[in-house]
Amino acid sequence: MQLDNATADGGTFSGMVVFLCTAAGRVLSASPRADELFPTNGEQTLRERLERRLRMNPGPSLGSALIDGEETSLIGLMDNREITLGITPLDEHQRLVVLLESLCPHTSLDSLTGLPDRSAMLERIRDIQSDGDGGHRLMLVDIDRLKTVNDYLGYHVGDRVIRDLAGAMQATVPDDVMAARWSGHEFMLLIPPRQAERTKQIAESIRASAANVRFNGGDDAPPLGSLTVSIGHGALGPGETSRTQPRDQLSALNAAVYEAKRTGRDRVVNADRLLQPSVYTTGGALDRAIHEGRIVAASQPIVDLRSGEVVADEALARMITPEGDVIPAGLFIDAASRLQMAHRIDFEIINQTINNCVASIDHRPMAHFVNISGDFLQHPELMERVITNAQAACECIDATGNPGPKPLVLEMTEREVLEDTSDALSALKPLIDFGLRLALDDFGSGYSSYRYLLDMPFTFLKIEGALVQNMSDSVRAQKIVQHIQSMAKDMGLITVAEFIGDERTADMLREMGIDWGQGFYFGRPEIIRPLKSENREVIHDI
Ligand SMILES: Nc1nc2c(ncn2[C@@H]2O[C@H](COP(=O)(O)OP(=O)(O)OP(=O)(O)O)[C@@H](O)[C@H]2O)c(=O)[nH]1
Repeated sequence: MQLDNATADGGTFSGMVVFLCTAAGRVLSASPRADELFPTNGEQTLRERLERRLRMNPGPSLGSALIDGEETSLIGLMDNREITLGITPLDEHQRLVVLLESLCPHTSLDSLTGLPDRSAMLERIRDIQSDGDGGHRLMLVDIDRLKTVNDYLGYHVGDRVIRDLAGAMQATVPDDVMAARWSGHEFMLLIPPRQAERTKQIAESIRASAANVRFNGGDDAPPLGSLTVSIGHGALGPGETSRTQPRDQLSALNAAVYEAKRTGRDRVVNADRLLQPSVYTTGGALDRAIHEGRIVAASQPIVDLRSGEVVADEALARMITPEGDVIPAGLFIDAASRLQMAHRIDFEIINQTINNCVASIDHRPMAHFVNISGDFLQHPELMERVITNAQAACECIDATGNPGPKPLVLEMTEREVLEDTSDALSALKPLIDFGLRLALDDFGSGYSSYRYLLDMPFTFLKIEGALVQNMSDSVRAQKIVQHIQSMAKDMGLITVAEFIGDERTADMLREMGIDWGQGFYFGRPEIIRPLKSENREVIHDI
């Protein structure tokens, strides 16, 4: 079917831009004015861009209609005005799109790929949610290791890879699936209900088409590799979509992509099947808990193995849920470090420990161990605030006649991968100069521990808990602990054995000469909030 101005405008709207398209947005025919503005042989990209725009179900500013083939005339909407077009019947797969010239440039397309951009996708998602249409699915496609391509081959190669993937994806997904550039290295696809059952197949076809996107160092250079993508998909529920994201859906999709990356990349994960709370869910809960003061320190006693006296404690982070349940650090610390929130937890706990320290000035001086993460070392501004707070606390403590080493001990686990110990040392220098001491935690759990010992001025060495737990059954574990003790003694370090669960282990450690001990045998962590200096309220037993 050909359109001309006479049929398209019914005599009233001459020069109107009218397209006859397939339901998926491919232009079958155009009115003369439309051809003039979007020539097929002239500026091809403009025409392509228009077709992509048409592929997105048009919003209120772009009129369109699907007709069933019975009518000979069509009532359509053009910029919210009703118009009548004298058109011969269209079959059910055809769509007539009318647009005002002035609307043409207002397309919301990504300039690199020509795909709809994030705001176009969000608008579409919001429309679906506000219409209450169920059954759609979202798919997040994340390019793997794009940073490596950029870093080693250049951003222009990265750009080409993104563009090629966008093209390959469009060629492979069904016409009624809307694909958008979601962020620099991510695409979002909206799968309509009639394709929902094929979601996995669509994802696999995208994965396969990514493998055909090859990259090389120059136009004529041989290919150096091919692309892989990690894909997460999940149901688009009725939830709330803000200006920037469909909240719940997005965190579930991100969790699925994260899982795909974690388990090796180049794979597809169904967000609806993820059982574990994702790092993002945990991260969100953590963020609220920090804001609402629900991250608290639980204190576990550390005992001098010779005298049996409590000489120190370790402050362990706990999250209190809004319902009052206590969540141990093991359940959120991994999410915190993956989302680079660990420094915020460290800061909370350090401050609470400083306050507890002030609250207990009537007691004997004690060492208070607090954990710091590699993330914390990246935040010199927090260290300055720690020093200011600690200074105030120390003035208070020193005034009571308890001078000597500062009570706060910063514990660093050897599992924290420190890229560069000299960087770590210079980051910590202000705190060390101030008089805080360092402890190396979990000694014996990794390979880098000796390097840390070589480079950093530790005062305490905490022995890996798993070694201590195995001591009663394993002569080898005993030998290793004995060896650590004799080395630490030669180096003038104070040893602390963690995870002591029974008297027999405590006796063995004492005989070996280990200085201090910590574990359930001596006391469990308790959440303590200082009220007055002589009065500590135990809120929860853990
Ligand atoms: N060339 C190019 N790179 C982009 C664009 N937008 C984002 N990027 C890059 O995409 C990369 C994303 O990096 P990361 O999030 O670290 O992830 P990755 O290297 O893809 O690795 P994984 O996601 O872990 O597989 C960064 O290097 C960004 O600079 C773009 O428009 N062009």
